[in-house]
Amino acid sequence: MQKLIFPEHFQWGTATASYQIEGAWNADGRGLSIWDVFSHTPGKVKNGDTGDVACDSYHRIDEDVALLQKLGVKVYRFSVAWPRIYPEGTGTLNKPGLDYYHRLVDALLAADIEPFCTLYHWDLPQALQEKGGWDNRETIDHFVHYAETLFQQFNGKIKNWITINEPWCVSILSNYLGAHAPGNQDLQMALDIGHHLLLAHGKTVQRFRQLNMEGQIGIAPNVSWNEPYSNREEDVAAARRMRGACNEWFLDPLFKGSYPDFMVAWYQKMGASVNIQPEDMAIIQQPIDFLGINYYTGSLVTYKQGEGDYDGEDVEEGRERTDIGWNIYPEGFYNVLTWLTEQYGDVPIYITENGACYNDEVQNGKVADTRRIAYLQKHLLQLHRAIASGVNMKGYMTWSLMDNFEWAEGYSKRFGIVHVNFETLVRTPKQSFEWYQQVIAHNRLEV
Ligand SMILES: OC[C@H]1NNC[C@@H](O)[C@@H]1O
Ligand SMILES: [Ca+2]
Repeated sequence: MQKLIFPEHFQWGTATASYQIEGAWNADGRGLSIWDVFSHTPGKVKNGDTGDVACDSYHRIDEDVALLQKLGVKVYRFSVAWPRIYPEGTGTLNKPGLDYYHRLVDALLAADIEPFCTLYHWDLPQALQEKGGWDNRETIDHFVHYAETLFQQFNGKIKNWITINEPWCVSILSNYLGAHAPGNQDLQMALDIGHHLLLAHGKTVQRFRQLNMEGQIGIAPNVSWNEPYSNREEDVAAARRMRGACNEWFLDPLFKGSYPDFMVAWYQKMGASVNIQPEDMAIIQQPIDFLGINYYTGSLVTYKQGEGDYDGEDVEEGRERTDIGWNIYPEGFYNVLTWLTEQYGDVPIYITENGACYNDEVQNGKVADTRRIAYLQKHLLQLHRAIASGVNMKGYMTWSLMDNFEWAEGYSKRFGIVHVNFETLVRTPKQSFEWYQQVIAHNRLEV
């Protein structure tokens, strides 16, 4: 057995999101979000599941924080539900909603756990959606106002802030592919929305600096690693487009102040272009303190005319897949992290999400999720390789603390290291919880 030691002060953690765990969808003044509307719309979510109850974490702060304490994490990433703070998105502040997050943050600090707060993890107030949502530039200023409220409320208590979770999902997946709320299928709208999300991010970072806030702020894009099946230039170009839609499309504006030309040209061929106003790119390119990276899977890609949106097709290599069907591609984790550092420089990185879907059930009070342990072990090995090769890695938060509402898949897909019985809401730490607890306790990986 080889022991791979992680750097001193490496921050181990885990992650969740408001709509996926809180429930209490209409408690204490919470306003409707686009995910309440989407999940209540027949046919949108598997088995008609909704986030009405979810894991009921809204009423179980002490139980969940006790699990985090038992796990031994240094950081806990959660998100704030905008409609709990401003039920209409702006206007009247909902104090009971704010108080819930004060209780949560105070419990984390009492347990010596660093809160990592995501300002936007997809639950846009429905009232703003009715005025165009993220397609309406006014939503940008409402977001900055919402963020500023939280900055003022939690300055000194929350010192780690993430503006937007996975802008690719919020724009392309939700407004071009239509799989997530609000479910539009309009490429031009999706590109405009992506641009407005980046502007909301940039303006929020500016506000954070102006308020002289304590702590650090970043953004958490999801990245993908797609490599060419061969060095034929059409395979190389197809793989680059598949990566580019997810990675460069957002990372180039954030770090280089411009959209990648090869993708702008591709979208122009698809009939869409980004509407950029003169000041926009300078706002988006605000320096950030860290980059959050969400990594799950990758693929080999071969050129195939007319296939998908990028004339690229994943090559079936016979790799194992998780229970949500995603390819297990651990070396892609190393490759994307070293690629990021080459492309964008030495920005401090947190892995804000990485984990696997396996739908193991409780048997004799235990959940033997050995496949999840194997996934985590393989990916942490690659993370250790990336650190050894000089990537500026600050911490790792596994997705997720507990099984939760997996968006359009509802409760059918389990990512947790803690099992949740969605009838009784009983939480059962899985074998992966115990395994991860040891990794954290010794700050090392045994392979
Ligand atoms: O699909 C697994 C996770 N991916 N990133 C965003 C999270 O909200 C998802 O549950
Ligand atoms: Ca538009």
